[in-house]
Amino acid sequence: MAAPLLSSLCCRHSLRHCSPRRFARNDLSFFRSLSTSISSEKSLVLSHVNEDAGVAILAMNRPPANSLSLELNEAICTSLKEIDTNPKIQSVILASTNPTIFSAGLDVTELISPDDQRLPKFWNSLQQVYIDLYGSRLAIIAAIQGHAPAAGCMLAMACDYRIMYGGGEGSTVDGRKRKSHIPTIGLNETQLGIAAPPWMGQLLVRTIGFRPAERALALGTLFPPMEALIEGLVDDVITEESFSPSADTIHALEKLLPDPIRNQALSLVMQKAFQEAELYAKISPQARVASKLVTRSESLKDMIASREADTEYFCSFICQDTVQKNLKKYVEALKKKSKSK
Ligand SMILES: CCCCC/C=C\C/C=C\C/C=C/C(=O)SCCNC(=O)CCNC(=O)[C@H](O)C(C)(C)COP(=O)(O)OP(=O)(O)OC[C@H]1O[C@@H](n2cnc3c(N)ncnc32)[C@H](O)[C@@H]1OP(=O)(O)O
Repeated sequence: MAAPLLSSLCCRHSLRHCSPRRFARNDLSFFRSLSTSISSEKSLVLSHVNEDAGVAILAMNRPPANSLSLELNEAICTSLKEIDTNPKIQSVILASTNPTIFSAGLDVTELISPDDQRLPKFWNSLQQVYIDLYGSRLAIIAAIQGHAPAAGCMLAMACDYRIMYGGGEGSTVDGRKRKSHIPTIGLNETQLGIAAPPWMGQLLVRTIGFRPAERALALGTLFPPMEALIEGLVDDVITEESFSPSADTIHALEKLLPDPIRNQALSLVMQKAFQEAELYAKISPQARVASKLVTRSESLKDMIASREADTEYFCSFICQDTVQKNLKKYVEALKKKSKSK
């Protein structure tokens, strides 16, 4: 019943790729391409697989803030596509190499005095990230160790399960002691003088419900971890007191994480994300994907149908004088804050 709908979704590596034929294929080119994608620390994403567990990692790696540029968006899609081709993999952990920032949302410099050829490409690449994550046959677990505002929150909402670091004085994020870090998450676009696009706003509505989403969108609320949990924006909040992993989990994580972020095997969020990813990987893929379709296919179809109009609206909206003025002010304040540290 699901197949015709899936093929109409026209995304390159979406839920439709769960056919038994696909799973049976042994695609060796996958391993070659994956090993190149993890070979350089300069890659915009780092990815790696643990086939025994059926779990992959995709870690955003664009310092300083994993803000989403055209190139990072494309790298996320490419990496997800590579992982998708491996029939042994059922779950992916979406993470960040930065222990205090998951993703700072759109790279705001893409929005200021934009190039009119690049701007629509940029927006298309963001739409594609959403389609590829939300419509993936893979179960995607967001390991949110740090801030996730705006499009950073969208990335997390497009996953299947969200685990957030609870923060707190003296807690460890990546195994080292550090001073208090309390991440926040939410669609804060109105704080920048812009509005979340309809598909992103609707994603919040589907995640936390109509009235809470209406208020959070209007105010541009960024939720600290416990509030995000209460609202249903994240599924789990991890603190030192709440979770102790097994030695097996840490060992399996060490096998999964690529070199530059192997120390994240000590992160409790990553450990919990791995356990959750294993849980999803054990479910029959056909059944799991069919259940995902029940909740996601209609909204994905609608989004894809309005994609071009969404791009046109976004480009003309961003180029308005008042919007440009607001964005410039916002970036100046951001830079000033960063310099004053
Ligand atoms: C119906 C209408 C439809 C029309 C649709 C139109 C428009 C909507 C468009 C899209 C929706 C999505 C929008 C977005 O995603 S906009 C981006 C929103 N993001 C933010 O507001 C976050 C901004 N950043 C921060 O608040 C903080 O950086 C942080 C994430 C909380 C982390 O704080 P921390 O103190 O740890 O770091 P710094 O602030 O010092 O930052 C480090 C470094 O990174 C740079 N930076 C941070 N965020 C961004 C960013 N989003 N883009 C580019 N650069 C960023 C920051 O300037 C610092 O750099 P520096 O060189 O100064 O050190």
